[in-house]
Amino acid sequence: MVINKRFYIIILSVIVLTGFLATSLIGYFVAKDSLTERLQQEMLPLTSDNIYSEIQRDLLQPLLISSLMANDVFVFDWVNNGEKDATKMTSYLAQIQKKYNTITSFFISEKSRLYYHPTGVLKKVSEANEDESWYFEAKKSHHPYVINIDRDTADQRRLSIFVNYRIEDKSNNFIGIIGVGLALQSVVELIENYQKRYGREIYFVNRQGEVMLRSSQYQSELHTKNKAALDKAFVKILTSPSASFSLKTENGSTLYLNSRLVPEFDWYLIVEQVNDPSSDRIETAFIINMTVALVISVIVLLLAHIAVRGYHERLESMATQDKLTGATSRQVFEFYFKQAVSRCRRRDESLTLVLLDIDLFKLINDNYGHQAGDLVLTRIAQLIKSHVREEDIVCRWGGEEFLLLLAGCDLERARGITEIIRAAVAGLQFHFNNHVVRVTISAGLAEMQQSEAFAQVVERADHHLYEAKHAGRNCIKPDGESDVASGLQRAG
Ligand SMILES: Nc1nc2c(ncn2[C@@H]2O[C@H](COP(=O)(O)OP(=O)(O)OP(=O)(O)O)[C@@H](O)[C@H]2O)c(=O)[nH]1
Repeated sequence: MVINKRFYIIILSVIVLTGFLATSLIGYFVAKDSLTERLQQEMLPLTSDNIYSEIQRDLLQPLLISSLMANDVFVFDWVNNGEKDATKMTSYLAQIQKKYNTITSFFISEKSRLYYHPTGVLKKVSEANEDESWYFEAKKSHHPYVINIDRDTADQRRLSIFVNYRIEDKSNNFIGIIGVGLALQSVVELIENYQKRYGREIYFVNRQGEVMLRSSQYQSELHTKNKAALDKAFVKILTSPSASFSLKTENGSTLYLNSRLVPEFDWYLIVEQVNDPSSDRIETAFIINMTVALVISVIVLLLAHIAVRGYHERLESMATQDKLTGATSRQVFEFYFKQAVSRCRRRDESLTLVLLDIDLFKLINDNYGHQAGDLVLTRIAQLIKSHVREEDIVCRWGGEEFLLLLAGCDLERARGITEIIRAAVAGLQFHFNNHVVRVTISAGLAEMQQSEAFAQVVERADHHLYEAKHAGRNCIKPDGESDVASGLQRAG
């Protein structure tokens, strides 16, 4: 029974904990997967879309200004007149720069190859000079304009975005390149702003994979440490206009990457994020879930344990106690007897069995009903218990029979106790149907002899009980006091 109880609790614990663990783990992985998916499919591409659209918006005005300049009649007339007065062009450019608040404005004439700037004529562009290749690329281009990011000719320290707008006359003859320059700083600020707001790494790489533009918080250490993995990633980035993927960094965290080509710059915009912060929240939620699950499991198991123990104790008492009188049941008496025998043998003590029977009990049932009989049985059981020690066993042996196990008690002492019980029962009064009813008991006593079996001792006590009944009831008969013919038989 004990093993079963333990087994039941263990099985219950395993089921409850496995259940909680399984649901928490499933929840955790589903949340993590959907988060990764959201990050890769939505959040990072959205950031890069936002940045790209802001860049496009920033470029819109300079493009418009450059387009207006490329179509300005003044420019055509001035070139057609042989670029006579350079100050006219330089002050035109200065006016544009001032009016639209650009960092520079310029015109390069195809005929003279002179570079006009608000401050004057800066130089003559030449195909031989690699730094001036932008002019010849724009000249060859099929697009109306080419955007170039370069050092400013007037200020070599500054990286600028140049809108190189092609000028063509009515007959599509190439006249030159005109346009304005913007500070790249506004793009840097954009990156900084996004980086601060979302904690994501944002930078631009050129088609060779070199980092061209980055924020001040760019973690070059992370990129150097994970160079091998990132190099592999860049093969993917540089071969596709947009890509989204993740890679494991050398410290075990996950790096999510999204790339998109910014055709205006011919650069790739990269948005990166190491371990999504929401993933930390999912982990915290998982830990909380598990703690709650553990606490609930412990409470459930504790309650189950209490319930099982109560149930177990009830079953035990049902099996070991007589329901009506609360006396020990007959099934377990022999067990107690054997225990008492070995104890008495160890201590060299006597042990006496007393078989008590209520006299003419049937008449009580017959005259006053079964309930009256039950009451008599219960009262007599209580009375017997109150006259013996705690460790003595009072067993309901049969219908109206009680068997007493008096350990450490010889025949003489047992006789004395039984006599007291007999007298006490005789003194009891019951009131049934306005009648005062008295009951008596008879008893047979047998002291256990050396190497005597349980059945033999009981049989002797039973025999003496029969003698007591035969002697007229309301008396007790112990071993060695047989005053009845030895041929007496127990009637039943
Ligand atoms: N009320 C009640 N009666 C019971 C219970 N168990 C047994 N009995 C009755 O007890 C009676 C015992 O009757 P008998 O064996 O004839 O014995 P008796 O009437 O006591 O006569 P003697 O033993 O010869 O003095 C029977 O009528 C049983 O039905 C019980 O739990 N409650």
